[in-house]
Amino acid sequence: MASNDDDRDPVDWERYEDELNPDADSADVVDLDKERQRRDQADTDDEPRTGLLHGNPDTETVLVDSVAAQRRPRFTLSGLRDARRRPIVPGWLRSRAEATGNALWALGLLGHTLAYHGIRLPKYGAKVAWRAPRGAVRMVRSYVWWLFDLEGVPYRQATARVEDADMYLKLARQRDRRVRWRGIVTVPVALGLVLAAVWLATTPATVTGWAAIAALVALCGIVGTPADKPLLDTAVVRTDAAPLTSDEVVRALATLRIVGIDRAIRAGDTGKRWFPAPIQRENGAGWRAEVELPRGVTATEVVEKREELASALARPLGCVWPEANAEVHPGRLVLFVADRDMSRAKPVPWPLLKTGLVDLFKPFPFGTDPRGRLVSLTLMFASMIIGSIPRMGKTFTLRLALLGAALDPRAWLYAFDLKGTGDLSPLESVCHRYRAGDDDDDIEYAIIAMRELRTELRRRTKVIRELPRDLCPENKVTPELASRKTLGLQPIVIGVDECQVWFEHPVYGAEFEEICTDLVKRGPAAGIVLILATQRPDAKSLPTGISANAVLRFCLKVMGHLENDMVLGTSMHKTGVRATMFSRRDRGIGYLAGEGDDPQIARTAYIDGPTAEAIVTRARAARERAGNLTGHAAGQTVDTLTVRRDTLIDDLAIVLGTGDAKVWTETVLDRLAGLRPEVYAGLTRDQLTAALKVHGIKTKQVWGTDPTTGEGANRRGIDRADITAAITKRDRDQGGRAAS
Ligand SMILES: Nc1ncnc2c1ncn2[C@@H]1O[C@H](COP(=O)(O)OP(=O)(O)OP(=O)(O)O)[C@@H](O)[C@H]1O
Repeated sequence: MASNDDDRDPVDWERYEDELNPDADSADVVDLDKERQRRDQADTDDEPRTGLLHGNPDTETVLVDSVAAQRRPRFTLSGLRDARRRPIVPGWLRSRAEATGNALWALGLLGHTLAYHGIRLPKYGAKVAWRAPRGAVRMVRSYVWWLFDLEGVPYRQATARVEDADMYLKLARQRDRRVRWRGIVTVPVALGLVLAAVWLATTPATVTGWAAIAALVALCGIVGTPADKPLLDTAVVRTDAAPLTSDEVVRALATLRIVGIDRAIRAGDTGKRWFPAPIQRENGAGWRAEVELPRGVTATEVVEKREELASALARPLGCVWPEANAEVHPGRLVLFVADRDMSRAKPVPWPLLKTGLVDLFKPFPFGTDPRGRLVSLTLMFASMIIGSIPRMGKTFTLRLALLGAALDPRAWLYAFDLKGTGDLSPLESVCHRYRAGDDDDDIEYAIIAMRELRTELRRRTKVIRELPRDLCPENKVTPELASRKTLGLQPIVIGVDECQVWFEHPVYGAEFEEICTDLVKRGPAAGIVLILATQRPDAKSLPTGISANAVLRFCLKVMGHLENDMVLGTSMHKTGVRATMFSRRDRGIGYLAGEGDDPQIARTAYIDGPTAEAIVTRARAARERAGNLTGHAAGQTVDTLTVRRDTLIDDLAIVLGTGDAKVWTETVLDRLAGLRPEVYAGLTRDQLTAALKVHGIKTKQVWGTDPTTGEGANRRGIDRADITAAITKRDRDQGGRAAS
C-alpha cells in the first residue's frame, strides 16, 4: 500500500499547467461540486496520517475504510455524558491565594501608573502649554477648512480641467449649499466665543474662569501634540514576545531529526493537519500549541530535544516547555512557549511571605508553573523526595517545605542539615529537633531523634487504633485530631538534607534506613511526614524501600533516566516526564509529582536566608501564641551520651551473664529491651547483627528451647564467650592506648 502511495506523483501537474495557462480554458464553467471534491481529495493526499489509501496509478484512489467508518461520529447522549466539562470559574479565581495575588498585582500596577504620571504632572502641564498655540492654529485651520469646504477644491479643479461643465456645476452647487449652512452655524458659535472671551476678560478671576482657560489650553495642547511625541511618558515598558505560529512550530519540529517527522514531511505532509486546535494564548503568559505528531512519533522524542527545539524556534530555552499529553495518546504534544524565560524571570513572591499561616492538611503555595499559575503542595499524608545534581535548588526546596510546616503552629519540626552549611539554620528557633553537620556527634543526635520518632510512631498507631470510629473514621489523623493537644497527634515534619549520609553510615546506616522506611510507609497516616533531599539519587543513597513509597517527588535537573526514575518514580522517563531536559540554568525548576493527577513543572518560590529568618520569626510568634514551643526551640538539649557510650557489649554481657552460655538472638533482643527500653526498644535482628559486626562478633547456630512451644530448635544466636572476648579485647586496646 505504502509503495503505491509513494509511486503516485505528489505534484498535480495538470492543475499547475491550468494555472499557468489561464486562457486555455478560460471559458470553462467550473462545476463547484467537482471542484470541492478535487480539493478535498488533494488535501487527503497531502496527509499521510490518514493511512487509508490504496494508491493505484491507473485508477482513482480507493478508500479502504467504508463510508460509514469515515463519517464523523454523530452526536450522542453518551458522548455528551463523557464530555469534559470546563470549569465555570477559571482556575486562578478558584484559588484564593492566586486570586488575591492577581488582584494585588493589578492594584500594584494601577498604583504604580498613577504615581508615575502623578509625579510628572508639572512636566505634562508645561508640555501642554507649550503645544497649545500650535493646537490652536491647527483647530482654526481645520475649522476654516471645514467652513469653506476646502476639501472639495481638488475635485472642482479636476472637473474644470476636463471641462465637464455638468459635474462642475453640481459640485459648485453642493459647495454653496454646504458653505451657506456652515456659515449660519458659525455665526452664533463665533458670537458665543467672543462673548465668553469678553466675559473672561472683564470679570474678576474665578475658579470657573481659570478652569475654562485650563480646559481650553489642555484641549489646544492635546490637539497640538505631534504624532511621534506622545504627551505621557511610558510608565510600564512591556516586552511583547512574538506570537507563535503553526508554520513556525512545524518548521521547528522538522529540524529535530526525528525519523517519523522527517518521513512524513518527505512524503509531502505540510503539517497543516497537526494542530487539533488553534494555537492560543494561555494565562496571559505565553502560547500553547497542541500538536498531533505524525503517526509513530512520540511526544517524548520531542521533549528530549527541548534545547534543539528552542533553538529552532529561536526562543530562549527557559521559554520552551514541551510536554507529552499521554491522556490523549503518546503522540500528542503540548508545547507551551512562554513570553518570558522562566529561569531568568523575577521569581513571584511567596504569598505567605508577610502574612498567613498554613494548615498542613491543606495545600500551601510552593511555586509557579511555566504559565505563571500557582503550584501548591500538600504535605499531609505523604512523604517527599527531593533530588537533583548539586546546586540546582534542593536545599532551597526543602527549606521552603519546612517553612510551610513552620507556619502551621501545631506542627513539630525535625531538621537535619547533613551538608552542614547551615542552610536550615533559619528554622532552628522553631524546630523540635535540629542539627547541622555530619560528625559522629551529629549522627548520634540524629539517631536518638529518629529512635524517638520510631517510638512515637508506635504510640500514635496505638492511639489511632483505640480511638472510637466516629472520631477517626479512616484510621488516620484528621485536622481535628491533630488539633487536640491531649492526643499528641500534631503533624510532625522531618526534613533531611543530603540524606545519603545517614543511609551510608557504617554503624547506624541500617538503623536509619529501617526507621525511615517505616516512617515513609506508616508515618503519613499517623501524621508524620518525612522529606528527604539527596544529590545522589541511587539505590544506596535512597534505599528502594523509601523511594518506592514516597508520594510526593520533586526532581530538579538530573543527568540520566535512572536518577530521574529514582526520584520521580518508575517509568516516568519513559512516559515523557524527564527532568533530564532541564538545563543547568534552570535553578529551582523541577518536575513535581504526586500533587495533582499528573506531574507538573514548577519553579519553587525563591526564599533566601534573611527572608526565611523573617518568616520563621512570624512562625515562632504564632507558636508562642499557640503554646507550642517544644524541644530544641524551647532550649531542650539531647544527651547523646546514651548513644555515644558504647554500652552494647557491656549490656550483652549483663543479659547473657546468667543461665545458658548461648542464647537465641530474639531472646537477647527481648532481654536488651527489658534492660534499657529507651535505647533498645524496637531494635531488630539485623540491626543487632550489624552492630555486633563492628566488634567482630558473629551470630551462630544455637540450640535452644522455644519457651512458648517447649520444643527444641536450632536458630541464630549469640555466644557469651564471644562477648567476653570482645570486652577483653576492647579493654586491652583502650588500656594500650592509654599507656602509650
Ligand atoms: N526557586 C529558585 N529560583 C531561583 N534560584 C534558585 C531557586 N532555588 C534555588 N535557587 C538557586 O540555586 C542555588 C543552589 O540552591 P541549593 O543550595 O538549594 O542547591 P542544592 O541543590 O541544595 O545544592 P547542593 O547539592 O550543593 O546542596 C542557590 O544559590 C539559589 O540561588
